[in-house]
Amino acid sequence: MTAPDARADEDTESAESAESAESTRKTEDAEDADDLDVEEALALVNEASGRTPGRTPGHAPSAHRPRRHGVPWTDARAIAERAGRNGTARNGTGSRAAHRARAAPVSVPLDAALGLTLAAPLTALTDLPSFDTSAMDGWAVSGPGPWTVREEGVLAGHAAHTPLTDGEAARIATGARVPPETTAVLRSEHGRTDAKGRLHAAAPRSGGTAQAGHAATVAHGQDIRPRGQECRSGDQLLSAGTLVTPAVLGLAAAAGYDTLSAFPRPRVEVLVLGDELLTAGLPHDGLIRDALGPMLPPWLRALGAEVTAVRRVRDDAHTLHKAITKSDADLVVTTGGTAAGPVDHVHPTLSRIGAELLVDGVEVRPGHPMLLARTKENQHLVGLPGNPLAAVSGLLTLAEPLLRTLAARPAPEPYTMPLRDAVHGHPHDTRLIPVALRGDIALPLHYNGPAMLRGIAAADALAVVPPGGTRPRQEAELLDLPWASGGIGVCFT
Ligand SMILES: Nc1nc2c(c(=O)[nH]1)N[C@H]1C(S)=C(S)[C@@H](COP(=O)(O)OP(=O)(O)OC[C@H]3O[C@@H](n4cnc5c(N)ncnc54)[C@H](O)[C@@H]3O)O[C@H]1N2
Ligand code: MOO
Repeated sequence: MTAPDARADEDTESAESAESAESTRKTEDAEDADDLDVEEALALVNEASGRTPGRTPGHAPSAHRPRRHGVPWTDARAIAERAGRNGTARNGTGSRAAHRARAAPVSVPLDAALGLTLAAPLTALTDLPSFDTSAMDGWAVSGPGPWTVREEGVLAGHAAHTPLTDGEAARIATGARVPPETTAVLRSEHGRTDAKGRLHAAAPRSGGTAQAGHAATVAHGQDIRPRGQECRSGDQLLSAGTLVTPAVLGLAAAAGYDTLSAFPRPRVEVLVLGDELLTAGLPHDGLIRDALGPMLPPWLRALGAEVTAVRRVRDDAHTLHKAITKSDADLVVTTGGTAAGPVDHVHPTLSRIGAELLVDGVEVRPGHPMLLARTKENQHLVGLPGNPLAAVSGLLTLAEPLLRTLAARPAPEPYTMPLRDAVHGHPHDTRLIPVALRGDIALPLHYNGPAMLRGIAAADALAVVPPGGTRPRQEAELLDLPWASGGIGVCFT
């Protein structure tokens, strides 16, 4: 990671400054070369100098292609999504048994339902409004004016009053139940009382107060919200599958609900691997701060999960085995240890427990060693690479679709935007690049090396850069970051 890390003290503003195309290309080449294995780096150099015999750019004969690992990025996402929906798992006798990965709906009090998905349609339990209601502060009137004003007024929250008689009015507050026989509500700024205490409707002045001597008519039903105006009891207000937002909570409460039938948040346990990680203070003596422990739990919550625990696990096969096998979470997320280093214990441990590897490596940069396994019935494991941006890539590639399906959340609408600058592509793999959105254009950010977080921390989305890269202004698919769409309140609680 020498090339990307060497750039770590550049000014962030340079991410937005217009560097020359040449210097950008060189830097990105350096980052990419660092990211590639030797075969791939050589292929890239050969492609650039046109020395690969018999090869058309973008159409490499398979025999000449470097050895590939893993599945294409879009396939990986589709596999993760399917894994969360339905699947098969080996049962005790080794044969495969169908099971449902998603938990059954539960009844959840309104104050705990934010961010969940409705498991049943929201059907009104009452008419809304449930009685004829005054829409304004003023007078409930019966028949044409002038009116005699009753002494007793009507406030919101009070029970029914005696019916008005023709020519009678009663002071009324917004939201109060109108007395029987009310024909209209006269707004306070549209009425005036004469010397005998009789109420007249008067045309308002420009300032809003009533204008003496300018009589006005009051239309039948004016400023009354009739019972059932918004819905009748039994009307379907929202369909199953709707995400519970603050507005949905409000509607549910108004419609008479105390609890909602919703899919529970999938329970996720995070295992942070690495003996080199510190949880406080400055890096020293080869030790570095753990960046994933603080980042993953809120991000996972934003993706619909309940994080039950974050455990730090020593680089030791036995400890990892114990941590995985004793977890009863729906999803175990590990960080680090996915590659082939001397203390990379994730693969051997999965193999030891007989886990089914659904995705073992993905053709995406950064993050290609990411993996998805079914560890037991109704439990999956997502192995995120230790490099922080590679971990984000794994989170959005594998954990997002899996959690979305487990939580029964609707899939986000895919969308594209033009990328302002050319983005250098990997020869064969998809690249995920942090971008900032500026109006109708996405600005590729620097500091996008696998070990970096500076780009993603300033980003609104990740751009999906296809193999071969993109030209300036070329459209690219964008993956939203949960907080960029203003979803913090919804997603993080
Ligand atoms: N021989 C190979 N070596 C590597 C390969 C490969 O294909 N062959 N792939 C490289 C790539 S790409 C990645 S990404 C990493 C993946 O490594 P691991 O998942 O095994 O992760 P570690 O080795 O444990 O750590 C990698 C790197 O990330 C730092 N790290 C780990 N956890 C954290 C954390 N919680 N917070 C901050 N930083 C963390 C760790 O210190 C290492 O620097 O493997 C490459 N090697
Ligand atoms: O880039 Mo690793 O991509 O550092 O997966």
